[in-house]
Amino acid sequence: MEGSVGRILQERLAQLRELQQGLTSRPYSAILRLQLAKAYRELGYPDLAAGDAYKALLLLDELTEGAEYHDEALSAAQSDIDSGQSTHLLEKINHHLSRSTSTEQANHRISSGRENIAREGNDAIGQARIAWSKTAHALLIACLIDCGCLRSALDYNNRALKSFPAAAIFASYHSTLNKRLRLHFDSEGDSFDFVHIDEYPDKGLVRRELYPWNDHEPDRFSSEIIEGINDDMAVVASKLEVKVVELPVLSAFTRENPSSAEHIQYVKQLGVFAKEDVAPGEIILQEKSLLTAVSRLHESYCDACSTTLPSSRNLQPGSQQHTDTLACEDCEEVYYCSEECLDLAQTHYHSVLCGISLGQSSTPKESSDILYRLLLIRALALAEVQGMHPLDLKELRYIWGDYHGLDLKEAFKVDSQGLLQDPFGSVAQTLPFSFQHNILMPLNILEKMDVNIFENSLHYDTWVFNTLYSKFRGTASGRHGPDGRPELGAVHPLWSIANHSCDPNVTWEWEGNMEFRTREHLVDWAGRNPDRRPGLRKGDEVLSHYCDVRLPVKERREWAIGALGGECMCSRCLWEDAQEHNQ
Ligand SMILES: C[S@@+](CC[C@H](N)C(=O)[O-])C[C@H]1O[C@@H](n2cnc3c(N)ncnc32)[C@H](O)[C@@H]1O
Repeated sequence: MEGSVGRILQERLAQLRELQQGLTSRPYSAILRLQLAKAYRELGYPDLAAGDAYKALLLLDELTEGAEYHDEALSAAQSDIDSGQSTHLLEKINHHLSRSTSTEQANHRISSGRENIAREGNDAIGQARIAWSKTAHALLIACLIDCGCLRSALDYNNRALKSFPAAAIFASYHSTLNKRLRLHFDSEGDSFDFVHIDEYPDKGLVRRELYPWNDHEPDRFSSEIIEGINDDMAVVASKLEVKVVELPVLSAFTRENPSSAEHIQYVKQLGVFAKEDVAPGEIILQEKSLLTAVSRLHESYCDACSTTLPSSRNLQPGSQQHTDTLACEDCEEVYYCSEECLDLAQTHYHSVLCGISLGQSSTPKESSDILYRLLLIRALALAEVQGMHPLDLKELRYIWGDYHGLDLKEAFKVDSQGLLQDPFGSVAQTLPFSFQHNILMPLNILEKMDVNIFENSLHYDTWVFNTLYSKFRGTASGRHGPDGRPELGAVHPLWSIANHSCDPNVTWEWEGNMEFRTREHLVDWAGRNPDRRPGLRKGDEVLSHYCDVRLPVKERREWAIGALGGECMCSRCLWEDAQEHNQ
């Protein structure tokens, strides 16, 4: 069975790659998008499938007279119909939908018979549009349910019920959604009947994965790549270098599986090391990044480096005041701390974002998601202005997205019929996902940036957005505003290579630049080797801190668990934990 699962996986991946390659020559084909959605869903990626089902719907909207890509969408639809394949392909997709939906829905075929699409004239396009739209809605709704985006699923299902009142599948989805929502609110002790629709759950977790087709990820352990990282490191930290290091796999550590040496597994990662001795109190790294996000009024922080701006009241656009604060002359909405930041912004990202509203305001519950989303927008703008693929940006290229390290040949599961046992093919899900943040908003902003989202699918696909989010979630630093909400975020790629210890040898400070300084005094705890002194010796690893190291062990571990991927096992945590449990 295992061998045949491996074969099924390989076959499905090969088919997916073929369809992805077809995007270059058929970017406006709605049928191709639906085939892609089916292929992703059969591989356990309902999130990626939702992205293509949504693009199919956008393409069908383009068939409307006067739409921006009307001619292209019309000619793609006509050539799909002329190929004589579209009826058969649509049937296959509908068959997949019927087979993969729950038993309760399985009886409700999306259509009762062959959707015979006439092969000539406007009537053919009109008929195809209806049939394809029905399937695109059904796929999108099924995938949104799979991903826990119930509010968005309900929204699309209500639209589908109006447009296709005779299609039983939407009535079936309606009842599934009602049941799921009722169960959700019952488990929270709320009554579903009194909850406002805005409160409906609309996000879930998806696979956090180095996608098998992602060929932008460099081999971070090759000497060539490490040399390249060290060339960049030399510019911001002349006494430091990056090397390969073995770190314990923390997700495997639990109290039931305690930390005795034979239970610990190690993985290769990168870390930062001293190239020479460094005295205590010395600044050893100063890194500036343009990959920053501000979710507060723009006059508070420099849009480029995120440093706090002096009060900019009465600031004249373009004018340079005694404070050196400058505003963008065109949109008059973003401010910079210096001429250097203004120039960097204009040449690296702002020209495509100038005047575009990024939707910074948020409810307290959403504020960290909004910061990640703003980082995504900044990455897309940096890529667009520099004509690069977002995953090749220097700010992101070498960052490891903390992907699951599972071997898909073993983790991916299907039953004897080739059907997935759960929507994710039984592969673990740890990446937060929502229709809004991972599909709708990025595409919407790209359109405002005048990017053709159909022709540039290979740069701006849902899997690319997911990979970017994976990279941010492991490395972005955030800062809270006066009301306690996160309001600043940034990725400093070299600083973020330093690993964590609750007995760190450096402190860090982020005000525009990110800085590492060697500690003048080490943290006070009784179990440390008494010979250890502040400062760094040549060859020492630079140990940063991902939590407040003044806290007791339990609180420290809780704080750092997200950034570390598991409970901290540094020597201080192990020693203090043992002390507490021996008392
Ligand atoms: C910001 S990255 C640090 C750089 C990373 N080592 C690399 O190779 O790019 C954070 C990740 O490093 C690993 N890490 C950092 N400190 C660690 C520690 N003390 N023990 C185990 N893993 C650690 C965890 O996998 C964590 O998710």
